[in-house]
Amino acid sequence: MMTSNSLLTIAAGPALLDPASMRAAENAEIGRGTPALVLMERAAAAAVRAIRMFAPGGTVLVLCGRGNNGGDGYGVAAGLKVAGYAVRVAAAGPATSEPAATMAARWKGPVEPLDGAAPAAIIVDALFGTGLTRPLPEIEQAVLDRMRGHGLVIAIDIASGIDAATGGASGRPLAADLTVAFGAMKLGHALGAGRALSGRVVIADIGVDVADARVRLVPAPVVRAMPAATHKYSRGAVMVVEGDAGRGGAGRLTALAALRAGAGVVTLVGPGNRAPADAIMRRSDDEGRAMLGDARLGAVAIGPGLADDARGRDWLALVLAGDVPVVADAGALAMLPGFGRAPLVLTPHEGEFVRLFGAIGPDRIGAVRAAAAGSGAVVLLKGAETIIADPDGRTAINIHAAPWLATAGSGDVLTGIIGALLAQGMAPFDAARAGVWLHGDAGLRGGPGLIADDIPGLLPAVFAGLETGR
Ligand SMILES: NC(=O)C1=CN([C@@H]2O[C@H](COP(=O)(O)OP(=O)(O)OC[C@H]3O[C@@H](n4cnc5c(N)ncnc54)[C@H](OP(=O)(O)O)[C@@H]3O)[C@@H](O)[C@H]2O)[C@@H](O)CC1
Ligand SMILES: [K+]
Repeated sequence: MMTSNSLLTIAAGPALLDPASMRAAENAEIGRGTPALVLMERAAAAAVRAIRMFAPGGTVLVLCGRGNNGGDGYGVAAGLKVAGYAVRVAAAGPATSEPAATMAARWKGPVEPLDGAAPAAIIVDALFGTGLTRPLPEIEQAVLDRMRGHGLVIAIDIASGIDAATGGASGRPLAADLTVAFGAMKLGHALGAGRALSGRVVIADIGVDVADARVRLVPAPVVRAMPAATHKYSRGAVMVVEGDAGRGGAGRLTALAALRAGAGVVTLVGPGNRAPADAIMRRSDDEGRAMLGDARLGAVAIGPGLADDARGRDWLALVLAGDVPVVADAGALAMLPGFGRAPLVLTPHEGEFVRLFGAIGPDRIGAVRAAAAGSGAVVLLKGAETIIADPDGRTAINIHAAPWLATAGSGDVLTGIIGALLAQGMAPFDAARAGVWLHGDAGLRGGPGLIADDIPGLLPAVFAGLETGR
């Protein structure tokens, strides 16, 4: 493999916690001597700062639950009042935890019952946070329904009714315009219904250490300034094993995407007769096999258009037994013989994943992690939220994407992008994460009407939009 000459670098990304890990992190901080009340005060102060930036001034109704989320709510009410807002509080009942009761006692204004509370210009939803354990009760649901469409909605930690572990909605949560998440984003902000219902998410640092988080959001990659002495092989050489004649379109898309994603040299190997660009070389299967021994080869992309026949199986066995990194998709996934030595990225959609690894079940993240640990490959499960897991347990979720990426050939393009990044020496987990982010960004730029053939052409604009680092 070539040493890293990658155009991009990618950070670990923001932590995504489930409620249990969040509670553990919070308890660790309490164990280090920070009282729970202090954490709640920090949370409330951070929410007040965020609200003042987002909605400077106006009438406010704070809906407080009985747990700690409600405790944050009382703190927000008091803080906004000091800042000059006209604040009302409506509560589900007396606070049940000590810090929440202390916060409630600091609110000197009246407390209205939830039923009957009239909306305000700014509605602060502090009914339930990460402690939601069952469906929304009727009275809470009714007040949320009454608020809908009447004001700017600020969710405290997470919109009430969203399961912070899964993003699933119980009942009808009130969609937030802004969510102030404490300590870290929760999985529920990124997954399922929770993603849209969270609106814009601001992460408030309340002094809880989440550095150990194993699940993270895919961040935007950063472009490295390329050394002036760059030559084409140092920018990465990708071999795309094409499908049979007549099914070559998919491989051509993969090759074009690899070239646009920054590979210096792209070779299409197979029986086809047309390269998608003059810059792409074309070689026979025999010539391709000889190339596998060339130390300059950085990655192999295999699968798009590949038929389940002797040629396909031979190619797959050959590249998996080598030590050049491989990205395998589509046809390659249907006939994977097992896992060889080559560093490997697998990019299944749901159907391919199920055929390879078995049923997914409700814990999608767990399923992808188990697949990666069991196979030794980086596994990237494509979907509205793409989940990427490394065999070592690191897991990432990409939500930087657009629905119009669900179009024929889009996966072939992703394969090419990841191939290019692998060829530049990026580690498989990083290549997969950066690749899916770039692909998603191209989709967002393309908008409705996007077809897969457009995506490679959008990549220069995607790169131009990235921050430049060292
Ligand atoms: N993490 C951090 O560092 C910090 C977190 N902070 C804040 O704490 C929040 C978590 O607080 P929390 O654990 O008290 O839970 P919360 O969401 O208020 O629920 C209240 C209680 O209601 C109950 N209950 C559940 N579902 C129900 C239902 N459908 N209908 C009726 N009842 C239901 C359930 O009790 P149960 O009856 O199940 O025993 C639950 O305990 C978090 O989101 C953040 O805002 C910050 O203050 C400080 C730093
Ligand atoms: K809430």
